[in-house]
Amino acid sequence: MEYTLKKFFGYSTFRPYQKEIIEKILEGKDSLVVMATGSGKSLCYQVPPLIVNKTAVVISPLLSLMQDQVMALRQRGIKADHISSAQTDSRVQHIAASGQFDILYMTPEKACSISNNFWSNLLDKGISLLAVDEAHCISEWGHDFRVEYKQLGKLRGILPNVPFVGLTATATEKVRNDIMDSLEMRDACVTIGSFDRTNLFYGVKSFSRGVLFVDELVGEVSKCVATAGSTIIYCTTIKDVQQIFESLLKAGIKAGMYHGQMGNKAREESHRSFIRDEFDVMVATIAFGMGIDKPNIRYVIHYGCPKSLESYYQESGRCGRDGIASMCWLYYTKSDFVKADFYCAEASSVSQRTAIMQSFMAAQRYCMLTTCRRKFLLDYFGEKNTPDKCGTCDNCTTSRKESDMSREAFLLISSIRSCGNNWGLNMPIDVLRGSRSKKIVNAQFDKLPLHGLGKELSANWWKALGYQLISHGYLTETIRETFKIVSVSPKGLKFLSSSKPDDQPTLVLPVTSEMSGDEEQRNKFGESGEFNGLASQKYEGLSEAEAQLYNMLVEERMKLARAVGTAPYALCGDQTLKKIALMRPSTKARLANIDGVNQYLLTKYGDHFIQSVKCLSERLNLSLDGRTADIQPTITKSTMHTVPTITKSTMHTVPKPDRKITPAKYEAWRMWHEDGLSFQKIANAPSRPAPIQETTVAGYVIEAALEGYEIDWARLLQEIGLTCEISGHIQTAILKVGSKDKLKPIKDELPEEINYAHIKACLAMQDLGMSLEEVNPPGHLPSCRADEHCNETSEFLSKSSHPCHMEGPCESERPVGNIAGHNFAVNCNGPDSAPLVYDDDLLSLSKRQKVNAIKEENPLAVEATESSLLNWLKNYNHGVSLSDILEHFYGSSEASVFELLSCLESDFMIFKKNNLYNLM
Ligand SMILES: Nc1ncnc2c1ncn2[C@@H]1O[C@H](COP(=O)(O)OP(=O)(O)OP(=O)(O)O)[C@@H](O)[C@H]1O
Repeated sequence: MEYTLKKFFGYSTFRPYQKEIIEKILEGKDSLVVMATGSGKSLCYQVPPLIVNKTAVVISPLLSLMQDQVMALRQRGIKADHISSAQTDSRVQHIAASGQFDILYMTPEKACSISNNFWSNLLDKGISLLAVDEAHCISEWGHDFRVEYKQLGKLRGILPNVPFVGLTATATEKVRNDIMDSLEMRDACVTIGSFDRTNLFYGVKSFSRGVLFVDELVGEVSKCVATAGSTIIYCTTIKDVQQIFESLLKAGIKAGMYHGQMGNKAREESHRSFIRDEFDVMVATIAFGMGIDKPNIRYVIHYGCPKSLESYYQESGRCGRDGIASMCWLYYTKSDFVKADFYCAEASSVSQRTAIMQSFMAAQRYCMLTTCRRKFLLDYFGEKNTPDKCGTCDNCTTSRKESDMSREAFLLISSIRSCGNNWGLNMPIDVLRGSRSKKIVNAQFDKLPLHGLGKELSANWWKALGYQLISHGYLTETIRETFKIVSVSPKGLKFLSSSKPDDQPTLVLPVTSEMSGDEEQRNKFGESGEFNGLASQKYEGLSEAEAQLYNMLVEERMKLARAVGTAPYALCGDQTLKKIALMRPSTKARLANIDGVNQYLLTKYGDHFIQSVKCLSERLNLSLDGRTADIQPTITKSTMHTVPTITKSTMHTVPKPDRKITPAKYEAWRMWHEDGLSFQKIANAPSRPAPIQETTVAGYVIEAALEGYEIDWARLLQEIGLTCEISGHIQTAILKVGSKDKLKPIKDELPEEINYAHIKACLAMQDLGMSLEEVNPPGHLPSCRADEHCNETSEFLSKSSHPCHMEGPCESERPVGNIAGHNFAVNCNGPDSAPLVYDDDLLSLSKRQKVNAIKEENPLAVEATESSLLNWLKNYNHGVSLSDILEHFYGSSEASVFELLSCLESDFMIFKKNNLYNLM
């Protein structure tokens, strides 16, 4: 499975649940997958057909979605196509029936209307699964019910033994059951992941419609475009789409639009241009949304309250799909809230109407919320035990003025109860404000004692309080037939029973902008400086020259994508390019090692990328095979369903080195000083193309300290095991040599176990005017004799007793150590005379015995060839270290073995994990 993942998708690890879901599908089980937007559900149906070599049929609701997926899959070397009314190639259906596609997309209409003959031909060849993407469209209780989806159940009879897989990001329990029933799933394996998109910032503001606001919006979007990346602006009407689109164009922003009144061709064109990075902003109605998988969308704006909370989650889910911190802002006006009837017009049954009203009400509550927005979203989707504050929504990050509103809450709750818990918010508020409308007089509410007691406050003020009381659980909002009803909840009744007309328990609530009437505050953008965060993260972890290289690679990718007629992200993502800019691979093997590089990219465009990297790096004076690519936006936080999701820590910025040290040294210093990793861990970091000596890492950190980088000397001395005795020996040796310009003569005077890191540390401390006692006060200073200290100090000293090269250039510049980036260092006598020294690190005794046994059986020199090496590797399930390989194939030169390993790695025939070479 991992081989397939790397080969076709370029990823080295599965995301949570993916592997388990794939395993169940391969076992032939039906599966229902409910996981967050952008969590990688598609991979669950894309991997099985590649493993069993049988077509997967995928039902997808939108043509544009299918076309995007087919385009991206083809760039991964996967045979994919679609059958729909838009398919112009008449041969596709015939080819599909003969089982030649790995993945075949179909619209639901086509799947239900295509001949039984087609299915029986395809069944003969073998169908690995039938996936129904966006499966919530099956349910009338879903937010996006599609009649065509309802027919899909009949496929069960045609494909009785094919595993059915339903996938969606938005399904309540009711919808989940509906999906399983409709697809006639049997004993389905249900996987429910967390809905939390932790890399997304959520914010809401109310606004007043007008040119002024649109101008501000345009100004804000232009900031995002200039600094961070793509933006989508969702509007609720076509008129809004056109107005904002025109304003963006006037401001010189490259924008496109997408709505239902555009012709098919114009929409397709617009969609294609956006995903191909030809323009930066897409202004659209919700017709544009579901399934869009452009990974680098940094900003999703909703201009108007969305029609449901589910569609808000879907649409905002287009943001930050590469896991990088991104923002979702929603702007609403009160007038948005009266659109319920408009949305309900789509309903064909009472239950559907109720479902639409409920989702719309939830969206309104989301707008008016003063508590954590993420919690509200997660609670809505049924996630349990969600924290009260997420720290990455506007309500958690901005402090609002608060005030004791106990008297007003008492009045409103009492009024709702006195009116019989039978109305929306308007009636009880009108009563409080002293209205004598016909309705009020007829119901005799003007006789209530609280009639007119709240007339000094505006209706909007009371409504804002009403929404707060709903979100704090004092009031409950429900739908009766098609009307919204607000009633007093048990919590509200408890509040009333502990209150008297002139004395209520304190109830402190935030003063919202509706309450303070602070229009200006309401309309202001970017208060929390979110854009600065987005801008700084784009180049996070890159030096200035590397950032330039990254931009040039983005351009190169764009040119390449244009030449082959695809979207740039389909070739490789921005994160992968960033890693290429950091690592600057000089060989295909090194390029293959980078996360996100798949075999198709490597074989088709690998040479092109390597050439570009070499050329551009030279222009920018950057060394090749530089830093390790450790900028992965990965998975850190687990939530209730134990789905770890994507980190939000990407907002932090890595301090840039202000003094000149090589990238390798800076990286070593950063990992040791900032990440707190040991020299051993840094030397063997999995992200490193090849391990390096621990002493080399220690040397880098010491050199960084000499350049003024802050380090914890006590920790360093402890880790390298520099004792008083060792220091004494070194001082004596320096005196004897009479100079400290060269390290080797000093080392020659010292016992074997005193290494270059010890000498470097002593000399650096001298240069910096520090003493051992100062760093480690007496009592804390290791003081054993040099010949005894190995047990007491660290493994480091005993392991690093190999002679190492500390005087030469940095790791990336070493002439021989660079060949295939493997685990050796050159003896101090110089590269010519030097035997290579290998780490025996991960070699277990039993494995070594096995190697020796094989060697004894084969006393003749064994030469490494592609097939002999692959055959030999078959003996070892857990991989073999480089030293083992060289030991076994002693009939071949080291250089030729390196070369061979590089080629096999590039061809994805072997892979390296934890310094061990494994057969794929
Ligand atoms: N194991 C993985 N490692 C890294 N990236 C992955 C992995 N699996 C999927 N991805 C990437 O994550 C992104 C989102 O995946 P995908 O389109 O499958 O999401 P989804 O769950 O279907 O979302 P939605 O419901 O919003 O359509 C894609 O760009 C995909 O390539």
